[in-house]
Amino acid sequence: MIKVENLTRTYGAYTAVDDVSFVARPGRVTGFLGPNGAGKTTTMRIMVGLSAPTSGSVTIGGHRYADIPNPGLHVGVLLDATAQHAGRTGREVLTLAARTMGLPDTRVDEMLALVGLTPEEAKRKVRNYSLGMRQRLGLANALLGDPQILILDEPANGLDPAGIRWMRGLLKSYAERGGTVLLSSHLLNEVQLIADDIVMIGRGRIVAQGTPESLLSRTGTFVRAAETEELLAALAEHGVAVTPVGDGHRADTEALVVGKLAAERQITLIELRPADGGLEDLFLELTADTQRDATEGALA
Ligand SMILES: Nc1ncnc2c1ncn2[C@@H]1O[C@H](COP(=O)(O)OP(=O)(O)OP(=O)(O)O)[C@@H](O)[C@H]1O
Repeated sequence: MIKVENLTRTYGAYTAVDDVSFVARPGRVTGFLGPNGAGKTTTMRIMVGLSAPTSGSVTIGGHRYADIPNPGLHVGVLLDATAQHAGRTGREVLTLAARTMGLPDTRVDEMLALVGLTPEEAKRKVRNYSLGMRQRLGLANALLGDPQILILDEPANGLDPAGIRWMRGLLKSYAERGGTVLLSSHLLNEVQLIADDIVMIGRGRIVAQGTPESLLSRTGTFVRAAETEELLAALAEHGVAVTPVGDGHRADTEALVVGKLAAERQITLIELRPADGGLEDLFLELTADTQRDATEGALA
């Protein structure tokens, strides 16, 4: 488990990370989601001891990262795929890391195969790698020591659609085997497809966290009934705010509440679903003052 407690990091007068607390649990993929400059990388750098917190703390499996002996065997880290030694080949990068961790060279071949880098590609210098290849190499490096915890900053960056799908499968099965995955992204769609838990950050502060379902319940419920007037009356009696949308209404509550009310009054529901926009609207709304660009419609 990764536990972040009241973490704050300031740079001069600027607060990059502001009293951030959350946990990433074993057996789950936790998506750390926020727009550019929200503080994701800063938080992750502090997690692995590359940067010091101004206040607060992070523990990984109950220990500070700096106190974990041979940390690569416990925590796999991919922070900046472009930071690998450009003059070494992919194989050399992994072989050096394996030897530092006391692992046999055979582990290198296993990892190259796992991330889909061919023997020929592994012989090329990293400076000639595409961004996607660097991400694959970074992931191989993170997985080398068979750690129980993975910390990955924007791991999908530079991967093609097939690569993104491949990585999703890899990380999901890693979590299903009991691993803890924390991955950051500024793309909601990417996180939504993989995360069991989502932590949303905007301008250094946590703006929402929970399962995708629990976050969705905050965005309201679209409902359409055969007996519209009866449904509106029932919702009004329960103090649920309602806005007309298209041929139905958006109720400011969970689908379960609307469904139960309708069942009690024997009202026939024709549609009951999360209100349009769902998580994307919530994300944009919650991080509105931190988005660089006015957003109209879909998030890229
Ligand atoms: N060493 C530093 N000195 C001054 N400001 C910094 C430093 N490192 C980060 N910051 C600032 O802290 C803020 C958070 O940056 P961070 O890299 O954590 O964001 P991010 O959420 O990872 O964004 P992105 O999605 O663009 O990678 C930014 O405004 C950044 O300019």
